[in-house]
Amino acid sequence: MGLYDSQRDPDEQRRAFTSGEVPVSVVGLGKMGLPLAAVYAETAGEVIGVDVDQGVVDGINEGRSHIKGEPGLSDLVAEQVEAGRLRATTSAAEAAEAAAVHVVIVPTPLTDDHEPDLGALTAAVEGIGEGLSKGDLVVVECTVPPGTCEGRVRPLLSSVSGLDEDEFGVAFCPERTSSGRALKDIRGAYPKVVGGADEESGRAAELIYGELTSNDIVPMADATSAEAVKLFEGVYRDVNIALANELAKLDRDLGIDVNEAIDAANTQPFCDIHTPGPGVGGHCIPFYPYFIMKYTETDTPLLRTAREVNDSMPAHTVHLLADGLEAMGRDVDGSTVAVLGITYRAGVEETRKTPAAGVIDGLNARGAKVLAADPLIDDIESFGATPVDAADIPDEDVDAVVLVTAHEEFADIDWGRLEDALLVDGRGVLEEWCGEGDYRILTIGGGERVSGQ
Ligand SMILES: NC(=O)C1=CN([C@@H]2O[C@H](COP(=O)(O)OP(=O)(O)OC[C@H]3O[C@@H](n4cnc5c(N)ncnc54)[C@H](O)[C@@H]3O)[C@@H](O)[C@H]2O)C=CC1
Ligand SMILES: CC(=O)N[C@@H]1[C@@H](OP(=O)(O)OP(=O)(O)OC[C@H]2O[C@@H](n3ccc(=O)[nH]c3=O)[C@H](O)[C@@H]2O)O[C@H](C(=O)O)[C@@H](O)[C@@H]1O
Repeated sequence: MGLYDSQRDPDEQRRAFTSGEVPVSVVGLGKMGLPLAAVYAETAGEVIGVDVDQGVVDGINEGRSHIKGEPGLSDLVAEQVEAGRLRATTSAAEAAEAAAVHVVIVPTPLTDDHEPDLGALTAAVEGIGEGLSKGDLVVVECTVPPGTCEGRVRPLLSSVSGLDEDEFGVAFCPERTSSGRALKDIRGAYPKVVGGADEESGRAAELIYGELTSNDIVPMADATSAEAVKLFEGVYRDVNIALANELAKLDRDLGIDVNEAIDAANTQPFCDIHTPGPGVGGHCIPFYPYFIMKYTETDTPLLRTAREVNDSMPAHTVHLLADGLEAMGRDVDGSTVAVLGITYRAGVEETRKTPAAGVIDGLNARGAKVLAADPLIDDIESFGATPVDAADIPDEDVDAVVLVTAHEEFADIDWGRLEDALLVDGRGVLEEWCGEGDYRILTIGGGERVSGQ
């Protein structure tokens, strides 16, 4: 039964949706898509997941989750597959034919020249169009440039399906989820923003998410407004991290520990300066500013500058390390440096735009021998470093260690055996991890202060 139908009784629609009479397809079964599909299955009763990766599909059909570090997800996937409420296929057409609600959450990355790459979205939407029926609703959850749903998705669905644009619904309902807490977020950690390409699309989407989330719905005037909300959240974060990073670079000019000053500044509610670090990675925050910059005529110098500041942090981190070694009478050229962390964020198996890449490149360029450890990544060589188990680093006679990503496993390193090494702490955790001892710890923003002594 299609929900895009203002003549139907909403209560009857809700009953149908939550009793398996409105099959849902979820296209894209990755870090966000699989948790989303599992919660849809838990709520709606019949979900067909679609992914281009046969291994992903096979694993799910065997009741297994391929996503690491998501509390509760493995059990929920196993439970929903066992109950026959969730299955997966590589056939977009099969899923589109069966479903009345089609959810898209495929990657929307950037090309090398910072153009939004909507290739996966276009392929997914074409697949849905092949099986779209009158009364169906298409929900886009992956982040897209403003105007995509109304200007690209809806016309494409119409041309592929042969339906008029007012015979089916399109809504943008952004995924406001963080890896590591996906189920909690999807089920209602935050209000759910919903924007319909037309009024009936918005109504139908609100009805669905009213069942999925325990939190409020935030209805927007249209899909483009909802697309903008998601991007505004992301660029707010990128700009504020850039502010923290720019202030961190003033530590020696000011002769202070900038992190201490940021913490103090944030003790009043009008200030929320984020945390300085070795860079901003992932396929979200560093990408979203370009979804605005490339799609608006008006110049956006703040967004552009924030990207430049954040992208300068890997080099700044290497500069700190080289200076620190020099102060110890050592030269980074010919030194052995261990890089801790390849992924962009702790606990998340994602390396797109990771700051670690820039740190490793910078160290190699300065003639260092670079080792690297990451509990989630196997192919460390491709980043230009020699893989090493974190536990073995004290045996490697390293001159320096630089922490880029604070995977909790690194806390178990025998830090007591690294008192002769320079420790560059990109994430402000080493004083706690090292405890008492005679360490040389430099932090980003910490100035000349060499803590741990
Ligand atoms: N990862 C995050 O923290 C968040 C991501 N998002 C949005 O969600 C999107 C997806 O993110 P993730 O799930 O992290 O990506 P991911 O890379 O973990 O998973 C994407 C999945 O989509 C599949 N796929 C690619 N092209 C496809 C196609 N044409 N048809 C079907 N499946 C296809 C891939 O095989 C993969 O399994 C992002 O691009 C972003 O816009 C939104 C909020 C949070
Ligand atoms: C506004 C917001 O908080 N967005 C979240 C963000 O999650 P994401 O997984 O990208 O992680 P993140 O915490 O933003 O970190 C991104 C990058 O920025 C770095 N980072 C983060 C915060 C900070 O104060 N300093 C800093 O250097 C992180 O180390 C990482 O390399 O982006 C997600 C997304 O939109 O994909 C979104 O759903 C999440 O809620």
